[in-house]
Amino acid sequence: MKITSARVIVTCPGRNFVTLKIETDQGVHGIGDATLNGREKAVVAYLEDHLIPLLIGRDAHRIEDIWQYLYRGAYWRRGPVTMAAIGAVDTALWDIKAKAAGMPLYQLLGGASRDGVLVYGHANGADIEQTVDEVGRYIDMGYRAVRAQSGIPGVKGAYGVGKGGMYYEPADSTLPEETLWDTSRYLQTAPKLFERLREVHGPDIELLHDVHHRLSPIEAARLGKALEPHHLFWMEDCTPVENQEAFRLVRQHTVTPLAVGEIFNSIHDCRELIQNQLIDYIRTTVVHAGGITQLRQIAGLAALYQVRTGCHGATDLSPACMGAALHFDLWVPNFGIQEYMRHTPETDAVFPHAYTFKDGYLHPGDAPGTGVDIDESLAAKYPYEPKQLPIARLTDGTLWNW
Ligand SMILES: O=C(O)[C@@H](O)[C@@H](O)[C@H](O)[C@H](O)CO
Ligand SMILES: [Mg+2]
Repeated sequence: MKITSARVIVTCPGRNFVTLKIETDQGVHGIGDATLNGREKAVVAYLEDHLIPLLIGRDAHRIEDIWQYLYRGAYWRRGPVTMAAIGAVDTALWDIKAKAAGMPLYQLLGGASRDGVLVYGHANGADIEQTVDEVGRYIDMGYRAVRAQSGIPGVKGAYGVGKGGMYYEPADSTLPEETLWDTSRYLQTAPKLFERLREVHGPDIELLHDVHHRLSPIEAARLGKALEPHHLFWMEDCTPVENQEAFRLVRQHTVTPLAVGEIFNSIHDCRELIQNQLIDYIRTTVVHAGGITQLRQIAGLAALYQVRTGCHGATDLSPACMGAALHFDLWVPNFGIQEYMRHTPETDAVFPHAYTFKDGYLHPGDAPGTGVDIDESLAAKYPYEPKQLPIARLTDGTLWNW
């Protein structure tokens, strides 16, 4: 089955998405997400200028060989732009292979290991009480796991707090919005939030929290200890991950489970944390980690150390990524949880999909392939809009980790 064409579709139904569509001489096509939030055009150029010319005429069935060809062939390995581009090609090829086989992708991967994919939603509020109410709203919608982020007194634009409504979109201005960060106030607020959440919602709901890379290792250890009585499902990205030894320090002090890896793009980024058992959940996802082909290897490595998967699923990853991730999640033996921030109705319309939510679980559906497509004429109605992620500064103006 020969690849006859491949093209990149950029659309902004509320936020930017980059999608690769690959077509074959047998009339079967596949799509893959290539979105890198705030740096979308870099991946577009990588695909259009450097990868697509290499794909035309190749056998679409040779997924592994094409992956190696694009990865090794670049000479310049890894990095978010390269791996998002490879991830899009890989996802589109798995979509094609599964469609050609007449099977949902999870069947090709080895079949379902569970009945549904446990997901967590995002609840946030301007203060603790509003966040507590929001978590209640998610519980009412059927969620069994909820991430909770609350505004912090005196902190403008605290991470994870939306500007109203269900859809939290941090990349919403042409130039990066300047937000404030105050570690001391955050460390006072976060444990109180979870204490209150347990008081109001009881012990059964799974609660998660994202620190978003903002604490030093010893501060992260302190927060992990303070959160222990409230038994979180996980504490995410508690300190920047460039220095992976830092997680040893955190680990020595707390039994709060740790999740890391949404910004990783290769198995090599994950290796030390997994092999040294410094984390409990690995967050790499389909688009940013080079597609299903590499994600399978990461999960295999993680399984040896009882590390479970917890794929990134923020709204900057398109439904094409979510669909592929759900097939992976339904199959992967060491599944933990899947992040699920709902897309807006406009985005859902651009990407018709077979996945469905019920009682706290998503199911990828049984349509052949990933079950996600792109409506190109609708996509064309939403042209690209330059948007960047915010930055954070400390109260004295020092640039911090957003
Ligand atoms: O866990 C998460 O979902 C976040 O860390 C993301 O929302 C992250 O901020 C965005 O993906 C950045 O584009
Ligand atoms: Mg995160």
